[in-house]
Amino acid sequence: MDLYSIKQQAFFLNLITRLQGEDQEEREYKAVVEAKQMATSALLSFTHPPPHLSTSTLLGTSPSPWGGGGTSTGRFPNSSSFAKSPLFSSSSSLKVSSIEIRRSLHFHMESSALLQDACATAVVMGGAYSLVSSFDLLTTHNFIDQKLSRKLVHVLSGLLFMASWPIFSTSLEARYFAALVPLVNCLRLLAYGLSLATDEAMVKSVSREGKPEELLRGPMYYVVMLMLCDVMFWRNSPIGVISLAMMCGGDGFADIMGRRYGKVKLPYNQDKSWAGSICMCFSGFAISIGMLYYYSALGYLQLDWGLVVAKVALVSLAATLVESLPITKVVDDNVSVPLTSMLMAFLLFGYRTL
Ligand SMILES: Nc1ccn([C@@H]2O[C@H](COP(=O)(O)OP(=O)(O)OP(=O)(O)O)[C@@H](O)[C@H]2O)c(=O)n1
Ligand SMILES: C/C(=C\CO)CCC[C@H](C)CCC[C@H](C)CCCC(C)C
Repeated sequence: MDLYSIKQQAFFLNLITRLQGEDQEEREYKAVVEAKQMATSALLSFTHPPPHLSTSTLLGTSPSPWGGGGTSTGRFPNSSSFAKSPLFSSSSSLKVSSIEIRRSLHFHMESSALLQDACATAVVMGGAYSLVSSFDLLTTHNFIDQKLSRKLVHVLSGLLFMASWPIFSTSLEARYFAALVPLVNCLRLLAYGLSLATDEAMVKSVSREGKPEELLRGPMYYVVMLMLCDVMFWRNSPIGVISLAMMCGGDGFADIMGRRYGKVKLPYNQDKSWAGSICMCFSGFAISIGMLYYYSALGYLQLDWGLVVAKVALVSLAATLVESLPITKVVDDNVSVPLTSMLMAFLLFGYRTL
């Protein structure tokens, strides 16, 4: 860096320091703000010196904006003295404005949000891959039954995905970065389901009988619902949170508990049991409340808890009723349960509760 630039940078840094060190009582506040904005912006642009700034101005031999001689008297310049300074005179081409500072700060904020979202996407993508691989290992080594493994992947994938949303930035694009994770998994399921590629771990972890084409039904609908709730509702609406809690938690535990304890079948559906449905209702309710509390505690949702419990109970009852119907062969549970929950939550909560 040449001497000119070093001197120039030192001058502006010195100016900012003096302005910041002034006693508040002695300041003419407006002049201070204007001077700091100009000096800070000038510092930001010191590599492109304005044509009118002569070397003498920068080397301090010109009349100081602090009044008196070429050096500061320690007093903050009054606004009239600014008028005399070549640096701050209204005719100066260095009429830097706070808009330039705001632009500079906006650029820095945008680029840091982009970096945060890119890192968050990579972390969650890695988490998804690790989760499926881990359950494949547990199944391969017979630590857990394949059906239980599938249901645990069903329960954990969506809930952990939803729980990861706060690590994304507050930018408007954050939800789309997050949606890349289910999108990539959707494409994986498509490729493996159509046998365009193979991934034994994925097929074994998410299919009932180990057939690749199974990936095109339940698991595919599941990741599509994750994308839908992410993009449509994100973390500032209770609708997406409750819908995913019912699909991942409620429906998942209905299967786990229903297979094990579901001896007494439903009168209108011999494939489903009272134990499974009761478990769905309670686990869906509890997980929904838990996730709503999580987002409320992080400040994303402001909820009237007196009403929330009753509303979530109604959503859970409705989703459980739909899940118990003998319609699985027409509409998969991974579609009927979240859509029912979305509709009920929308009617009871409205779109956003802030
Ligand atoms: N209310 C329920 C739901 C499920 N089950 C038990 O869990 C099994 C699987 O339930 P289901 O929801 O049909 O799971 P799948 O469709 O096989 O799996 P997925 O939803 O992941 O596609 C059922 O056969 C039944 O034994 C039950 O008893 N009562
Ligand atoms: C077996 C499943 C549904 C059938 O009812 C679940 C399928 C899961 C997908 C193959 C993987 C989905 C991963 C999520 C999009 C992201 C999870 C991230 C989290 C941090 C683990």
